[in-house]
Amino acid sequence: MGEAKLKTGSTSIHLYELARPIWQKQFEHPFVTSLGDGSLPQENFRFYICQDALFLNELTKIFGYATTRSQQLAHMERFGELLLNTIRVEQELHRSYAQRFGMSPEEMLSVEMAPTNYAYTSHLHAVASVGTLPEIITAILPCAWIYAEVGKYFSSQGTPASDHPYRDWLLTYSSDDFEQVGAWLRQVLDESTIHADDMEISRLEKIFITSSRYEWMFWDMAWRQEQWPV
Ligand SMILES: Cc1ncc(CN)c(N)n1
Repeated sequence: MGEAKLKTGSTSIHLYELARPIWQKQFEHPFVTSLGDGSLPQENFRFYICQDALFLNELTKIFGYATTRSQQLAHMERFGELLLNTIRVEQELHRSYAQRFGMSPEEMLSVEMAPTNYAYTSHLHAVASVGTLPEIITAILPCAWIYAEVGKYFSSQGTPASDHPYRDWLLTYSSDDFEQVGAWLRQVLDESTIHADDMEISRLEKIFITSSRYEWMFWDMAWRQEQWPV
């Protein structure tokens, strides 16, 4: 990428430094700030939850791809766990919010994917269908890492009050378990790219920046309740 610096330390830190200005903007986005202080209108949160349920369906499949590119049994096992946890923990969180909003799981999943969500999940599928294991990890790393950063940021401001409307969401993403997912992905990426050449690193940079941009755009999509224009 134009702004790329020579990679000196670990790959994950290099990518993080590159994407930092994009990540910083997430903390300032009105969807994120109002999610944290509880003032986010329920309509926006409902839109987000429905779209995110569709996103998580696709993310689950990406973990399946990662399993097929793994050579180590321990990696296959962990990707398999991540696949199941995405369904059991994150999708369950969404189902419980949908229930509070009077929606069945089927209704939640019957909404149409918004343009940004479609573009983001298409990007993940494009990388996963032909990419190497480091490329797949790089594509999904912002997804795990940014949410853990957002969760940590809010938890540093104190435990959400018992009547905070988005308390369960905040507690899920500030949990140690969630933090561990990003940490493990970073470790595998760093180990598997120790000897990567400039071309490989440059490909990872593009993938990481693209996913980071889509993470910002996902909040923005939910803030605008984005629809297909025609
Ligand atoms: C769009 C998006 N990005 C990341 C996550 C956290 N797995 C999520 N639930 N949704």
